[in-house]
Amino acid sequence: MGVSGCGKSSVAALVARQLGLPLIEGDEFHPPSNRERMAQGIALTDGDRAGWLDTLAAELVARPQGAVLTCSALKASYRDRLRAAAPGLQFAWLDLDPAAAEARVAQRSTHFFPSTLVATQFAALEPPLDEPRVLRLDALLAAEELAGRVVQWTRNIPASA
Ligand SMILES: Nc1ncnc2c1ncn2[C@@H]1O[C@H](COP(=O)(O)OP(=O)(O)OP(=O)(O)O)[C@@H](O)[C@H]1O
Ligand SMILES: O=C(O)[C@H](O)[C@@H](O)[C@H](O)[C@H](O)CO
Repeated sequence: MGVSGCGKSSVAALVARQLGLPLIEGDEFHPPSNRERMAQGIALTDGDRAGWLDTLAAELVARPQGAVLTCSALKASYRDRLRAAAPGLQFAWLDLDPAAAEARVAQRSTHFFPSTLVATQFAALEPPLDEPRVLRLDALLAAEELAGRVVQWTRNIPASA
């Protein structure tokens, strides 16, 4: 989880491969209307994200053996929606500063998400502090290092944590 550009896709691909789990790319499940809004520079609202989160929840339910999901999951209520579908869900939070996020997104010329929206991601972000099963990571570290930390954490976390 984390804002646009924090490295969700890059790190999750490595984690999924190392854990031998399916990868669910959250962005692929946005309805066209959401993608159009973002491409036009309009930030998504809670209402825009509600159906998308329901879809992602269903994707998790469909994989009881586990999966690696990339999802911005910016607000506590969004994370609670996903946890309700997948009890025990773990969140790796790629914590990145606004300037670095904007620089990364601006460099991606082919992506639908414009860098002008990065500030709105930080406005929406409710950091997952004091929530269960959360690993905070410095997203400036190398993707391989981040993936290694996630894999180690997810293998060691007790089921009851
Ligand atoms: N740890 C990293 N160090 C340096 N650059 C990175 C790192 N992780 C990702 N990047 C680069 O930053 C950009 C965004 O990465 P990525 O697409 O993985 O982020 P994301 O969180 O999935 O973004 P979005 O939600 O907008 O799709 C890419 O150009 C990627 O190569
Ligand atoms: O909740 C959101 O606002 C969205 O999921 C965004 O995070 C983008 O889809 C993603 O970052 C693509 O760049």
